[in-house]
Amino acid sequence: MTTLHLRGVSKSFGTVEAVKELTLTVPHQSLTAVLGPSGCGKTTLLRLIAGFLRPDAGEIAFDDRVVAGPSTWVAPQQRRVGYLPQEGALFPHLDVAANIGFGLSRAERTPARIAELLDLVELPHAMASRQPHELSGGQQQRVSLARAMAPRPHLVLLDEPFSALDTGLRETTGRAVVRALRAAGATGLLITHDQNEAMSLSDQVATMRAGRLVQAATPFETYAFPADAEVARFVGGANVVAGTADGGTVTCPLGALATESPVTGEVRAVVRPEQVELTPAQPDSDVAAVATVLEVSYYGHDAAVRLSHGEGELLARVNGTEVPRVGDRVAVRVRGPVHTIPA
Ligand SMILES: Nc1ncnc2c1ncn2[C@@H]1O[C@H](COP(=O)(O)OP(=O)(O)OP(=O)(O)O)[C@@H](O)[C@H]1O
Repeated sequence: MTTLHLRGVSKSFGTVEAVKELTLTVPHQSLTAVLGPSGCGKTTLLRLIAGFLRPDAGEIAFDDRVVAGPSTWVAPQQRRVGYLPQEGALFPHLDVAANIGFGLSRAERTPARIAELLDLVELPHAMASRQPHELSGGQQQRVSLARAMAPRPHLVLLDEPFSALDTGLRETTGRAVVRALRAAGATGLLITHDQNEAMSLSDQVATMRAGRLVQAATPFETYAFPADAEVARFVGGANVVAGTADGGTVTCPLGALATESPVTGEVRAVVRPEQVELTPAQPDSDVAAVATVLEVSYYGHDAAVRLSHGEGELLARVNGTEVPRVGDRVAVRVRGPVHTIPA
């Protein structure tokens, strides 16, 4: 049971400010996904927490125990941090049991403890005697997690652990890892550049850009109330439309849209594709917006539709049974209130 606190943490490499004045709390027994594009500082942040790097400024604490600060330094091996890397981390010449028990003392390395750890990661006990090359990629990652969890760490750092797995395996392994963390009562930090992974697995999404934390919020809040247009687009499709707000309504090329909170002046409305409703355009229709279908990507359960509208384009996500055709003229309505961000 550990709450992780980062307070004003900075780290530069020469002139590159990899992490800038980053403040974040990861509540105990929860999972925070650190999401951001390549080079935004995710790995540096993780290495600072593990103790492989010293911060230039700021403080890192596990509950009220400072592990890195201006006058404090706790060595990595004394931090009790578990680490789950990308792939290929198992010792190829050791069987599963020996891999899992690697960080344990001989007294702790009992068949009962190994069996408990296999249970934790939902692998059958019979796998204990297998060699790593006899396991699938997803099974290897579960063994790797069991090894990271073996010394009962305060905190588990997961460094893009599913990136080498294909989509289906990625999802099932991701869910299994989250269940294992919860069952062990561990606090986790998951580094990823995959927004679906971040949104579907975590309790909190910390979005980084150029070394800075842009937003830390629940997956729902990140999607529904993104801090800016870039976060909005990073966590899903978004139509960002300029307009003028007068309290509870924003007037824009898509019509007069209700806003989810009162706002006045020049703003940008974030309209999610699933909020865009398309119906066949009628000649005498009074809807504010009419658009032309440019492209349709059909997925069975739903379809993504790209439309030409006025000077720009619009994205819609429609039910798989109501798919328009390329070239159709459609009336556009926006469903539900919209989130606004500064112009
Ligand atoms: N040891 C180092 N020496 C010099 N520059 C570094 C070092 N480590 C990282 N950087 C730089 O710091 C910035 C942040 O890198 P970091 O690896 O933390 O990003 P990231 O978000 O993890 O990227 P990716 O998703 O590609 O792994 C980058 O500009 C990188 O080039």
